[in-house]
Amino acid sequence: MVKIYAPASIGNANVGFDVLGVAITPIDGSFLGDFVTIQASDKFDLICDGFFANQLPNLTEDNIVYQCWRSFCTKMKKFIPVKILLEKNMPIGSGLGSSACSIVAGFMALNEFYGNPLNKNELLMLMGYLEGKVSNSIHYDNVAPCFLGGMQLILEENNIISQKIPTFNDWLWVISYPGIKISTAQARSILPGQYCKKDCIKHSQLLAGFIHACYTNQPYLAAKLMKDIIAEPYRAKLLPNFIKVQQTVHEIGAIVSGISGSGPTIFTICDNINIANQVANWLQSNYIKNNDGFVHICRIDYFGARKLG
Ligand SMILES: Nc1ncnc2c1ncn2[C@@H]1O[C@H](COP(=O)(O)OP(=O)(O)O)[C@@H](O)[C@H]1O
Ligand SMILES: N[C@@H](CCOP(=O)(O)O)C(=O)O
Repeated sequence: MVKIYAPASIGNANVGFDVLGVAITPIDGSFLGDFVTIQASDKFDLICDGFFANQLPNLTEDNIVYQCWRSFCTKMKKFIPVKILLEKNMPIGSGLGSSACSIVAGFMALNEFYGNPLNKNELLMLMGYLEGKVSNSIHYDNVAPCFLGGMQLILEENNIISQKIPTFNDWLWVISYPGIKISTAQARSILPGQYCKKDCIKHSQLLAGFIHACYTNQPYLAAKLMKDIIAEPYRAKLLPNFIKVQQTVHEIGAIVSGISGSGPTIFTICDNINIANQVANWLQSNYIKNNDGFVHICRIDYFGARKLG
């Protein structure tokens, strides 16, 4: 039996659309991610449990974890009968890398169960390909941090898909999922196909500056540069009262705020626990729309997906 946990992630991290992503974990020690357990069996079976299992497709064949299994069997050129249990704890269409959690946990559990025939790069490529199938275009900024942990810069060069970037351990990442859905594919379809030269120059300045600030340990410069001029201007309208929420969390004392992935989750960064608690309490009272919504004070998950059993 193999049990894998794969953590939530914040794609883009404001300043790196499709090329920067960070894995997160609640500071209270609770899990925020999906679990996949695999056992030997004489036939294939997929059982789904967890708070958000009711959001999964009805057909097994439409479940990403089934598609992980099919892809893995194809790669191994072998039918591998297993019983898979998916604990779906991440809301779908949340902006917290829900599909990535299932994909990473699924592939990692299968690979571990079958004696680790694939290396990390081979696994990550399969993960990115499947993520691309559900969001209509390959992007690694959820699967890479979810799988490898930390903040990952997506390179896709020299057979390197991503590498870890130094970050600031005292940053607290307060995330708030309101309880409504935004499809990643839909949120990608509303983005312009082209950007003007001025925006391209500004974006490269922000991203390069942010990476520089991370490597030279300048947290307040990094925070100032964490601006999204690629997706937020077009996606803000999809999130309830986003501008007002952003203004308020900064008045409380947050140093960064933005859309987590393609939303509707909002993330804010605070540099002390008192401000983080005030921001979390305000978001709990003002951004949550129903019982599916939640707020967590998180830090970066430096481990990424891991074997629990
Ligand atoms: N195990 C799964 N976890 C998440 N999404 C799944 C899973 N199986 C199938 N899906 C489908 O994949 C798509 C993921 O949508 P997406 O907007 O990318 O979610 P998220 O942004 O939360 O990853 C949805 O259509 C969902 O129904
Ligand atoms: N770079 C992607 C990130 C999508 O993250 P998700 O958690 O919403 O799936 C994008 O912005 O489309």
